[in-house]
Amino acid sequence: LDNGLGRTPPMGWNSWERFRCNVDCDNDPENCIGEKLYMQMADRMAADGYKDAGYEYVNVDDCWMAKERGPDGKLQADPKRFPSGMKALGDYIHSKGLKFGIYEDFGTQTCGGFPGSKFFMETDAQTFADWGVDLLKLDGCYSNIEDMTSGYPIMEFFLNKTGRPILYSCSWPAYFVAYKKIPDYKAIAKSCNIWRNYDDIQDSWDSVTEIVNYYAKNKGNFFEVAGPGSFNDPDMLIIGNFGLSRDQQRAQMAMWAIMAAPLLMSADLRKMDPYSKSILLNKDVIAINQDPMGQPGSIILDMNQIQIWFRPVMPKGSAAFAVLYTGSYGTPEKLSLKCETLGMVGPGGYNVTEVFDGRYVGMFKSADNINITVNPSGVFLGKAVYLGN
Ligand SMILES: OC[C@@H]1[C@H](O)[C@H](O)[C@@H](O)CN1C(=S)Nc1ccc(F)cc1
Repeated sequence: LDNGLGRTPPMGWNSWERFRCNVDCDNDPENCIGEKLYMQMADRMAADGYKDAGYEYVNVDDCWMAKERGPDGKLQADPKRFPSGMKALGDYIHSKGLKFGIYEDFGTQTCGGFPGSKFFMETDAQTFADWGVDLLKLDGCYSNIEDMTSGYPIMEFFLNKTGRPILYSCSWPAYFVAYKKIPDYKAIAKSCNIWRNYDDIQDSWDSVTEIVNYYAKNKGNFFEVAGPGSFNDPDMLIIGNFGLSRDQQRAQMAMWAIMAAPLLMSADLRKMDPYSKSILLNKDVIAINQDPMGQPGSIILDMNQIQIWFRPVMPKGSAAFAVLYTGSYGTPEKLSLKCETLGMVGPGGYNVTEVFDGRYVGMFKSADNINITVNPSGVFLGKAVYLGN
């Protein structure tokens, strides 16, 4: 969507994967969906280096609303859990130099059963603008997918009409895919800044590999339509939660960098393991994700359980490449790969560095072999700076 936003994949935090629809603030006040949670996450992002690293959106997800709309038909926050109201929450988030994201659903209800936007899209768009919202995630539960083809662009029209720049996150294609239909990615990229293509991420390595394998297929060529202002969204980062090993956390960060995916953390920033935090704050991996060309990577070799992905990045002719080993045959794989197999096909040489450890590997020509060791359910993420220009 050409609205000046999302020129690189958005970065920030979203409550859903880690905090879900926990509305029990009486018995679980520290973890329930309420203003305190988002204010504390905003505090952490500003104080612990996340904002400095580029993470700027604080996104409320499902279950923030009161069960009913107000008498004026306007959406209202649950008065017990968000006593100050959403405008005050937005103001607080803005006071930390961060951006405020919110969630609604295109249908009659949100997936969590709260009021949907159907028949209220103009009102809701204006309400969000009045609250100072900077991002809207529009989900697709309880709706007819036929209505989405016109409906998602209509909401984009109403958001634009408010005059407030609001990054538009669409779940539109994920619902087409769920109903075994091929989405019109050109139309989606025209109306949305980011779009969810596939099922929700869960807190497991299986979920991460299922999503990566889906993106490897790239059915309907959704990578081809992506670029500055329009990115594929493989869902949130689960780094820092319960389900991934150290190597698996590196692997998700590497693959989201190669795929030019939004970097939306969904972990408890109040209790971050230092290793997880070091992955999320790794500036070299973030630089790959935020590359100004905004060209998503793609899989260039798929041999059983070893996937090789390649993403062109600056400086001109350079690349990031990932060797992903999804197997669990307990010992590291030692590979000797021809550099041209890794996409390094330029006549000039390349300086190769392993990104996570910042280890310089050497200078290589395309006909050279490079020795790479990759751990089970792990990744080797390389940066190849082209020397040929
Ligand atoms: O309720 C909201 C929740 C999150 O926003 C996800 O990111 C969205 O993709 C949708 N969503 C959920 S749980 N969706 C959903 C997932 C499985 C299902 F059987 C029915 C609905």
